[in-house]
Amino acid sequence: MILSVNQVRKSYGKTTVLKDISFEIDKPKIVALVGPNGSGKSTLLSIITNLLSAEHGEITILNKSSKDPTIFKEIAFMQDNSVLYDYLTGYDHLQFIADVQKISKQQIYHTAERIGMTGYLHKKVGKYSLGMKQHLLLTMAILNQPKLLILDEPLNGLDPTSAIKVRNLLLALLKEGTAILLSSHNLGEIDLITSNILFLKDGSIIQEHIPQIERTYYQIIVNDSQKAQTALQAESIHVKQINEKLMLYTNGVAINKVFLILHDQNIMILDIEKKVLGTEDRYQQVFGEEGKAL
Ligand SMILES: Nc1ncnc2c1ncn2[C@@H]1O[C@H](COP(=O)(O)OP(=O)(O)OP(=O)(O)O)[C@@H](O)[C@H]1O
Repeated sequence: MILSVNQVRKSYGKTTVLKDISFEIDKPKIVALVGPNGSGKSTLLSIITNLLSAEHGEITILNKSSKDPTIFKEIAFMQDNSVLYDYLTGYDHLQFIADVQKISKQQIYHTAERIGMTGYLHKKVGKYSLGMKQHLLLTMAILNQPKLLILDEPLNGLDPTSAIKVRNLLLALLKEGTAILLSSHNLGEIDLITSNILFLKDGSIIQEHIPQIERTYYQIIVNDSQKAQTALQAESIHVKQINEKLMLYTNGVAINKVFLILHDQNIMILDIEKKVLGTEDRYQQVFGEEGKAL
């Protein structure tokens, strides 16, 4: 087991931000933690990495307690840029971590090159753009080649080219066996790199594992939707009727079979569209008006 979070609770004053949160990451994968501003994502990530303490609950990382100091060689946490010093260079930041963790100079340059920050590695951080700072924070996090990488908003402030770079890097790390838990508001990017999503709502987790195939559905418009719905349901094909439209969630149903049933019933297909249910659609379903306020 890479990460096990069991019944974690945290309150600030009278407000309980996390209510008995439990989830697991059993093998290398990319898991996204999603929720509106103030839903407790950073609090949860800080508790997992032992920067904050929970009032209740237990966390194990690589089968050891998260409080065990030896696990810090195996995990890394990318926080926001408040941990950077303007008067030091990117290289200084990396060298500091390398000295503490006995990482070679060669590994510093190799990691910086993977993110593409060698061009400004020796410039003072005070002169970095937001995207450059994000690159430095990510380089700092992956310098020790962690088995569990925890990233708070890694895509924040990145232009599309930088976001693609970071996305490809995360996928490469995953291939090398790193499990990644990240928080993000960039739902489009999340769709591209992960199928495991944890929605944080009212202090509780709603877990989703949506393989791409199950996200696919057909929107069919027919000349008699009531008759079509009855005919398809008689063949155990689940459809949802919205006005004159039928929503057909494929889940392994061959669309050809649907065509045959409708044809046998003399039902005419006026329009058919294949759609993919994205994280953004699910976000709206889970958070409703709260989500729209973002
Ligand atoms: N030190 C603190 N003292 C009191 N309340 C806090 C403290 N830190 C966070 N909170 C509150 O806890 C809640 C969760 O905050 P947190 O920063 O974890 O949310 P988040 O989901 O990471 O938000 P965002 O998406 O805006 O980064 C918020 O209501 C916040 O105001």
